[in-house]
Amino acid sequence: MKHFTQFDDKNMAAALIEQALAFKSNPRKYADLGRGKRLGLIFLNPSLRTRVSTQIAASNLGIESIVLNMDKESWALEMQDGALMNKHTVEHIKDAAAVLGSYFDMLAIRAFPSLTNKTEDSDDFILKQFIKYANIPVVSLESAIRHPLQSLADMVTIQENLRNKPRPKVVLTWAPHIKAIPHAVANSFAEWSLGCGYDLTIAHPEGYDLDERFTAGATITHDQDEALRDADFVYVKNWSAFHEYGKIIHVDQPWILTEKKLEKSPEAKVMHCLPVRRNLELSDEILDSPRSLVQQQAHNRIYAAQAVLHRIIS
Ligand SMILES: NCCC[C@H](NC(=O)CCC(=O)O)C(=O)O
Ligand SMILES: NC(=O)OP(=O)(O)O
Repeated sequence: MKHFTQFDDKNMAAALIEQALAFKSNPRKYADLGRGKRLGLIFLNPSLRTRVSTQIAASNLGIESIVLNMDKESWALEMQDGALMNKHTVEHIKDAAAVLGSYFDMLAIRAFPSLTNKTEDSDDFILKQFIKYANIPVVSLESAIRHPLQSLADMVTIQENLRNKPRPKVVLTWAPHIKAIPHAVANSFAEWSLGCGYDLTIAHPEGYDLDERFTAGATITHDQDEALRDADFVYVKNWSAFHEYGKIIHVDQPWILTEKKLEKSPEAKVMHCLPVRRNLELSDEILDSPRSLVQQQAHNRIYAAQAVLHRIIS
């Protein structure tokens, strides 16, 4: 594996899930494999889980990791090729990425979307500029359109809770929020769930259709109650509008997921990538109940990252 930026194929996903589960039971199995290798973790946006779990994953493999909070601690980057740099940007991505590429064996990058430039965001422009100029393997820590390490951890978590159902009913349900939120987690969750062969239903209010590149093959509905019926896994997530790009069409509070809505699905497990806005997206009652898999998902981020780093250095 060279880069890890998206779902590849079902066999690769199955191999990564199996490796992540193996690392979960024996995190130090390849403790010396990465000796002498260096990973750069580049953040253009905030993070708790991704930052720490990826560093732990690297440490478990003997890889040294160095974090650069580029948004706060480095020069303002110019992303456009050929730009006349006479405004606020100080350093071109061409120079910065090439320097980082010479310092590290692998780079991992978080670059959220602008939510204003649909063309650039949809093309994953910033991630691609890093890949183009760094010339070393790149891992996505959440790009404009995907969050593959999150989705891999989510697939590991589903696998651990399958209860002998080879094709569970998985529901991705939109939740209210007060800010314009990226599509990456929802896109990737759809991409990986469909890629792994799960029965995926996506429920959202009118106007919140996701990019069809990620949702083709899913059942899509505006009826949340109908979607939740007989669900095995319910993934709760807000996203801003995609077609009316980056807009909050309405903060539709009735879409909050509550215990009452899951009355008829006693077995349903609830997932969220975190951070979660309690009692806006999801009720305390659910988050603090045995239905909630959110802590298991967050913990599995370590082993998902470890499986990916292991494959890159092997
Ligand atoms: N990496 C996990 C989620 C990151 C981001 N959430 C956020 O920006 C939440 C911000 C807030 O709640 O104010 C998202 O949903 O894509
Ligand atoms: N789920 C997730 O990616 O969390 P962070 O944004 O805190 O890294």
